[in-house]
Amino acid sequence: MSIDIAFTKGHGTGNDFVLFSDPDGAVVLDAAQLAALADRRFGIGGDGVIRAVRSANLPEGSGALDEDPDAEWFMDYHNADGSPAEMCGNGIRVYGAYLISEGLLDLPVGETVSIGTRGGVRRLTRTDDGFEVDLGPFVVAGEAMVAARRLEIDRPGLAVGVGNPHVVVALADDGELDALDLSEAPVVTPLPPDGANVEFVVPAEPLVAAGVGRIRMRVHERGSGETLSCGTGAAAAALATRAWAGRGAPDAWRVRVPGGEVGVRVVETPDGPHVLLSGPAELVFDGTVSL
Ligand SMILES: N[C@@H](CCC[C@H](N)C(=O)O)C(=O)O
Repeated sequence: MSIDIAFTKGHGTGNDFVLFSDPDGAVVLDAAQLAALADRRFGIGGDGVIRAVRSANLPEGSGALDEDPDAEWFMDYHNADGSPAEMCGNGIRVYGAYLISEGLLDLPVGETVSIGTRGGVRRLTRTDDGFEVDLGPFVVAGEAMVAARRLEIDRPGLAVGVGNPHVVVALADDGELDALDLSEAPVVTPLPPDGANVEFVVPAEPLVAAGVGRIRMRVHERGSGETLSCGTGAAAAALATRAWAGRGAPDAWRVRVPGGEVGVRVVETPDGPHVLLSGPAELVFDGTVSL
């Protein structure tokens, strides 16, 4: 039996998603069906698939509601290969735009909503030119060696957790970053138990201008391959560079990715430092697909 799904295609700095609405949690797709939606040749195409479901209507949602009873909506995120992920920083902004356009959420500019994710509840604020999401507390700790195609020698990477796992590698210059071949996954040793998204970064010259740190980044995403942008990856890359820069490093960062630019900032909160990510969210077209 086939099912028809009404979808919207959206992106945040070129990190693109297939979004569909299933408030009651009635449409549970398996990994092969999710991968078929994300397939760029045989499906709609996307780096990930996002199902809009009420937290009350999926098993993982009860934890979100325990954490924050206002987290009515859950971002059910899967990578392009159909694997679930804890969080998606670009995806949650596009998700906010999608909920608003579907009439499922009323969020005037300047207001904030709680969204359930597998990585915990995230607070999403609508801004004049997009959204800012509080990615919460972060962990910058742990080393690994990273090998990638066209990187002559293996490089040390720094593990960063922002709800999902990342390993960040500093490269020498733009030439080295541009030459990388990320058509195959970088090899991370030791690989964190849940795998890793891998970011390669190069500082701008100068690194800090007007109090804002600036870096360029390319990313290979767990479950999706090389993408034009990764929001949690941009946050991880800024946090790693901030740690490498040491005392006096800025709290505000601009991260250039192949698909555009996002903002990252670190703020003190009553439960310790949090990292926030800001950027655009675009909805591109709607359609219906039969699975
Ligand atoms: N592109 C996302 C991250 C998506 C999940 C990631 N591939 C993972 O498996 O952790 C972002 O913008 O953060």
